[in-house]
Amino acid sequence: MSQHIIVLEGLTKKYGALIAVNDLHLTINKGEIYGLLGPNGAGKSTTIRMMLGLTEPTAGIVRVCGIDSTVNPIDVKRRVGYLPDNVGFYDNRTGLENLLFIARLNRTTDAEAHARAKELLDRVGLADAMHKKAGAYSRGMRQRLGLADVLIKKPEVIILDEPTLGIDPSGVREFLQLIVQLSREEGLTVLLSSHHLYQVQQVCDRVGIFVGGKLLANGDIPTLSKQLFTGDSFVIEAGVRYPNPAHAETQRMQLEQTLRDTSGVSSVQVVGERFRIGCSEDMTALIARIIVQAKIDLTYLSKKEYGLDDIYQRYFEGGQTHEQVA
Ligand SMILES: Nc1ncnc2c1ncn2[C@@H]1O[C@H](COP(=O)(O)OP(=O)(O)OP(=O)(O)O)[C@@H](O)[C@H]1O
Repeated sequence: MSQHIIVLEGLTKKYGALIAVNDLHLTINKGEIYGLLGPNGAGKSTTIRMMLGLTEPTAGIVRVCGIDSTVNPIDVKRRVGYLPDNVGFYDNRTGLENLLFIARLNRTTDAEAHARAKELLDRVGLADAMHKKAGAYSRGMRQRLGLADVLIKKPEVIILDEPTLGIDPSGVREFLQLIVQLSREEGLTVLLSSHHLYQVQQVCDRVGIFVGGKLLANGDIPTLSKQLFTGDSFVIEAGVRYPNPAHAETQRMQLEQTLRDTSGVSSVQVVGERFRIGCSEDMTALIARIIVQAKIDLTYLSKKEYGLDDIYQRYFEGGQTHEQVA
């Protein structure tokens, strides 16, 4: 089977005059953790709904596990687990009872259902809470039960919509670790839709940035960072002090010129006693040496690497409105 487990070609969805998803081309590889990022209304849910066969595309192709989701939505649903942002359970039943109920819907025998449910509750860290009523579960526990629920049918792909919403930081960390572990150990493909850039950055192999129904960027974070901040992948900030105030201006100008002439430096900005130096690679050590050799005191040095928040921010500068059908 192809390594491309999700394939979208020219996928488009129009709601009247609004183009909710606009000519989307994307492939996701088997075993990959892919982050779908974008503000409210960017088209993420509509794309997920088309992948699951819940909404028919206006144009284009959507294939999941080699199956056309539009033509065979039931087959796709058998192979794909979907965890919505707020999964519903029977609150007056225990975690185990909730899972058994789902397992039976999937036409497994009682013995199989019990074994699978217990194994999964253990897997998601709910072994000790399996006899507790789901209504008494915390938000984090509910999401973990939701994950067990999604995994019960042994999917090849899981789609998680804002899975960490409302979970406390340690719960988030555990949940994300679990996702990575499951993906790596079982070759599970994960599609994670989220607004939480830091979380996406921590776990996703690649990300797609959606704005106004269009996929504006797609790749791993170092690649996106290189594309957007050409020649400026690192910014090093240096705090300086001039030992002799009478020579401060001359020393400042000389240092600025030396830095500009240094190979690998693409920009130098000076604000008061701070130098902001853009470079194509990590030049922290060399910059420290240059400043000290110029007989200028170095008061601090900090290195900033562009992260997903900078990348995301940069895409928003381009505007975010949906196109309208003419
Ligand atoms: N059934 C519908 N009828 C009309 N317009 C819709 C419908 N569903 C979605 N839209 C519109 O399509 C656009 C994309 O919505 P979508 O829900 O896919 O965005 P999203 O990125 O998932 O946002 P969120 O993060 O808020 O879930 C929005 O402008 C939305 O109002």
